[in-house]
This record gives sequence, structure tokens and C-alpha cells, in this order.
Amino acid sequence: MALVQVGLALGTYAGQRVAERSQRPRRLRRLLRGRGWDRSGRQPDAEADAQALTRRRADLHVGNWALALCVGSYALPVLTPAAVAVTIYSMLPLLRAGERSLVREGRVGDDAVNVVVCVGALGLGQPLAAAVQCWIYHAADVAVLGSRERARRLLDAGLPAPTRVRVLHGDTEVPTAVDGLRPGDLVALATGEPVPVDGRIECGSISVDQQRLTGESVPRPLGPGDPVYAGTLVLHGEARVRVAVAGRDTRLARVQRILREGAGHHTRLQLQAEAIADATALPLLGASALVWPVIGPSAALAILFSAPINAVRAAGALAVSNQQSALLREGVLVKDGRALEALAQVDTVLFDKTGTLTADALQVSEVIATGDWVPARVLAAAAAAEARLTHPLAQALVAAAAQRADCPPVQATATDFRVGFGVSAVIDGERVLVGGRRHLHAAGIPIDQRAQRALAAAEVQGETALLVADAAAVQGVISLRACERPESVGILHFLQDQGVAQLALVSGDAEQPTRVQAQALGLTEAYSNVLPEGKADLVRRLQAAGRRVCFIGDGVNDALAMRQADCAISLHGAADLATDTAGILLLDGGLRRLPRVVVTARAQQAQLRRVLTYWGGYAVVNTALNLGLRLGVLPSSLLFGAVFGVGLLATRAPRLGSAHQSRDGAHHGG
Ligand SMILES: Nc1ncnc2c1ncn2[C@@H]1O[C@H](COP(=O)(O)OP(=O)(O)OP(=O)(O)O)[C@@H](O)[C@H]1O
Ligand SMILES: [Zn+2]
Repeated sequence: MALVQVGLALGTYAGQRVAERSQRPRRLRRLLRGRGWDRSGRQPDAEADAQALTRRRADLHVGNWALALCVGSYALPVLTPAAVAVTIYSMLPLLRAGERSLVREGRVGDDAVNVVVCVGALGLGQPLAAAVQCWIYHAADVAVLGSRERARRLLDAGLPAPTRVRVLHGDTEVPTAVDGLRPGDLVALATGEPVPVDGRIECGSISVDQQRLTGESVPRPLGPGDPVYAGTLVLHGEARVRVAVAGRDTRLARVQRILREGAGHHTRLQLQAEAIADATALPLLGASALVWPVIGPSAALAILFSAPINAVRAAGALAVSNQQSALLREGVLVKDGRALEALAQVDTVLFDKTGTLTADALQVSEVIATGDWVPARVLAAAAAAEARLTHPLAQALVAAAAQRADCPPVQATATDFRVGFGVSAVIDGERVLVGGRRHLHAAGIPIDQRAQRALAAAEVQGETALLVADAAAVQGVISLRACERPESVGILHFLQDQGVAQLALVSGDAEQPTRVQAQALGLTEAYSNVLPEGKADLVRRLQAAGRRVCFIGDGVNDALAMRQADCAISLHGAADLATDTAGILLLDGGLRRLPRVVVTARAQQAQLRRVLTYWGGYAVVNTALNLGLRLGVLPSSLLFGAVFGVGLLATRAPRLGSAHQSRDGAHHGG
């Protein structure tokens, strides 16, 4: 009877494969047609995953029935044929996975173990054990794919998604589809409306809820000139917004794309667990065959339940995606789960100076003329040369010039920016340089005594001093002050308390201001005059000395160092997501969430370790019970099912807590 069941299972599988082969051309055609029709802009891989999830859910459904019928057949033996049939049907995906890894990849891995267990259990006349094994296989798949899908949907859920907006043509409002918006269009926004695009307010004032994008739960008042972003909501007021980008290019759309791409990554710990499972599959099968004559076929087969890789995979994926969604609700975008994993291990944190530990915006505190020019001309020339740059120094100069009545705007041409040095431009036919000492040295322009003194005077106060020169000599010194972020000192203390041994400031600025800033923050280590490649070298040196380095800074300017670091955190906000190299982005542009990220990273690591210990413990117990007490296939499979259920519940539990929190947060936000 049992052998008939095995024959039936293998026969059904073979039949299914033959039928599939004959259908393939038709499926291919359907697939091609599907591609052509798809204009929704969704990523094909996301779509494939969504389809896979639907299929796996159906498989799990069959698994449920198989389980129920097998249990039922103990009370009602007439159900046995149906139970066996449904169990065999539920087994087909496992057989296919086994065939794929064995035949196509030539690999004896966990899939092969699954097949042996299922077919073996049928052969021993224990369809229930086979059904349990199938059910766990399907449940784990659903959990993994489901958590990936959840990570993707993270931003969609509850997101205001307008379809029509009011576009202004002169003074008349024309209802237009969001898809038809173009950069430069003027859109009218009023209370209660979702912002459909990224743009700037032209007139009016509104307060917006941007919790979805930055985790900020307090409404933010905005006026003319302020940027607004798609995915936020107008809580109050009216405004006209000039569209900068719409559709697929908005910050929101880019965040969603990143989430989609990142959702597939596995953490190192997960990969390790899978590697172990794959490596132990063959020895496990061998051992089982070896002890067969001693402990009997049932116990020998039951030992194979000791490779719970599907369960480990499911628990790992759940742990990672849960933490990721909890963080996103607070405005922290984890692009890559591996960055969070690395962060848990970090013992050295390097900070960039401007915009990281200090506020983004600098203020011009003094303009000193040291040559023939008047101060206003020094500032006007500097502002003109920097006009097109986004560097914090450039923005400060431009803002300062705009505020002074005696600084009429002048035109610069042929501007050239050299990272870590400064800019040069041509103004009224004359070459002008703006930058630090390095920049002038490189251009061969001498720094005279007066300029030296002005530089030194600014730098002892911790200010960044820029030299402004024409082709022959220095014409003036502009000093800029950065305000510390109020939260910086507390956060540095927190990191020290968490056992981060080394904290240092790394800056391209001159020695004196860097040191003064570091002292003000209570940092004992500071590296100054470091160019971008130098920052990457520093990270490499520290790593060679056995350190695990986290670099926190501007994800675009410090790209080299960030790529080299074990973990990179960017405070660049989401302004330049596409070019940002950091694995973790603090979307509100501040450091306030950093402690939360560190705590979460460590919690996740601890959770993944617990998962591995839990299943490792189970493997040992199951092996011992079968070797010692000859537990057998059925009791062993029931034990497996019970341990799996408890483990899954334990992994899911924290999610309820964080979902609750976020609902509260959203409530306060409006
Ligand atoms: N736009 C600019 N205009 C003038 N000088 C500049 C500009 N950008 C950089 N510099 C010069 O290069 C130095 C290093 O700046 P850079 O932003 O590359 O380094 P950084 O390490 O990011 O600085 P920080 O630590 O202050 O953030 C500045 O102190 C300044 O002297
Ligand atoms: Zn910087």
C-alpha cells in the first residue's frame, strides 16, 4: 500500500512535468504578450514576486487541506485515499524544487532532504508526516515572500494618492490627471489635499504632514520658496506649487524603488544559516542511511527533520522586514538590510563635519577685505562664483550676498569646482578663486601677511575661513560659522555608552577649525585637511587595524569613504536618493534617529541569533530523541510542526507592538 503511494506521487509528478513541457510555447507567448501590455511602470521582478506569492498562498491552502484530511483520516479511515491524494498534490512543488537543485544545479541541498523526507514518509505509510513537511515548506515560502511584499508596500499603505489635480493656466484652474503633469506646471493645493509632486511653493502658506517621508510627526509650516514633496498631505492652508518633478522621479517614487530593490537582499547571518543547511544536507542523508539498520527506517528518516532550513529562512526574513518597516515609520530608510547588520557590529564611528554634527546651514559671520577690493565686492564675487553649487559653503555665501543691499548680483562664467579645494570662475573678464589655502597654493597665488592673520583669527574661533582672490593676489577672507546641532553631544554620549570605542571627526577643513569643533563636541579625535580619497584611505587603515567602521555624513560628497566603510549612514535626507551611497538614510536630515537605529540594529542581530540558537537546539534534541528513543517519523514531524508554530509566533509578536505605536504617531500628526 505504502509503495503504491510512493509510486503514485512520483507518477503524478512525472505526469505533471510532461504536461508542462507540452504547454511551454503557449505560456511563452502569453508571457510576451503580458510584457507588451504592461505599462503600469511596476518593476517586473516585483510583479513576478507578487505572482509567486499568490501561487505559494494557493500551495499553502492545499497544504492546509492535506494536513486536515490526514488528521481526519485517523478518525475516519475512509478519508485516507483523499488524504493521500491531496498530500501528493501538495508535495509537487517540493519535488520540483528537489529536481531543479539536483538535476539542473547538481547540488544535494535542503531541497533534496525535503524530497527524501516526504517520499520516505509516504513509503512508511505516514502521509501525515509528509503533509506536515509540505505544509512547513509552503508556510515558510509564504512568510518569506510575504515579508518581502510587505517591505515593498510599506510606503503605499495609507499613502494619499491623488489622481487629479488642479493646474493653473493663468488664473483659471484646469483639472488635470496627475500623469499629465510636467515640470514647470503650477498646481493649486488646499487643505486636506495630498501633494502630488515634488516642487516649490510660489505663493500661499500651508502646513503639511510629512510623516510618511521623514517620520516627522509635527505639522510643518511652509511658505513661498519652501520645497514640498509628493506623499505628504496639506493639513491646513492654500498654496500654489511650481512642479519640479512628477511621476516616477519624485523622492517618494525613488524611495519606493529602493525599497523594492533592497527587499531581496539577505543578511550575512541568513546567508550563513543557508550555507550551513546546504553543507549539512549530504552528511545528514549519509548519517541517516548509516543508522538505518540500527534504529530502523522510521527513526532514521525522522533524523532528517533536523535540517530546519525553511523555518530558519522564514524566521530570518520576518525579523529583518519587521525592523525595516518599524524604522521607516520613523523616517529611517534602510536601503540594504546588511547595513543594519553591520551597524550592530561597529566599534568606530567617523563623522563628517559640516551638516552632520553641525547644522546644514552655515552663516557668513565676517567679510574682511585684505587687498584692493571693498568687502561688498569680495562677497559679491564669491557669491557669483558659487552661485550654481549646492555645497553648504556655497549656499551660505549666496544667501549672505542676497541679504546685503550693497552686493548687487554679478555674472560669473567658466565656473570650475574642485572637490575639497574650492571654485574658480571668470567675473568681468577676470579670474576669481574662492577656497581654502590648498586651493590658492595649487593655483600658485601667494597668501600675504594680512590674509594669513585674518584666516588665523577666524579659525581660532572654530570658523571655516575662505579666501577670495583674483589672478594675482588675495582680496579678502570670508569666515563662516556653523551651528552645532543641539542633539549632537547627547548622541555622541549615547554611542560611547553603547560601547563604540572610537569616535572621530573627519573634515576637509583646516586643522584649527576642525579641532575647535571637535573639542566643543567633546571629541578627542579629529582628522583635518582630509580630501575625499583621504577619507576612504582612513577608513581602510582603520579596517586593516581590525576596526569595524561606520561613516556618517553626506551621502553624495563622501561617497568614496562611505562605500569603503562597513556601514554608511547619510544625513542627506532623501534629496539625492539615486546617487546616495549610504545603506541607511536619515530622511529628516538630522541625527536624532541615530540612537534608535543603533538600538534596532542590535535588537535585530540578537533576534537573528536567537532564531539560530532556537533551531540549532531543536536539531540537537530531534537527533538525540531519534537516536536514543527511536522517536520515529510521525512524532518527530509533529514536534517539528509545534516548534515551527511557536517560533513563527515569537517572531511576529514585536510587529504588533510597532504597528500600534505608529498608529499613535499618525494620530498625533493629524
Ligand atoms: N564650494 C566651495 N567653495 C569654496 N571652498 C570650498 C568649497 N567646497 C570645498 N571648499 C574647500 O574645501 C574644504 C573642504 O571641503 P569639503 O566639503 O570637500 O570637505 P568636508 O570634509 O566635507 O568638509 P566638512 O568636514 O566641513 O563637511 C573646505 O573647507 C573649503 O576650504
Ligand atoms: Zn562635508
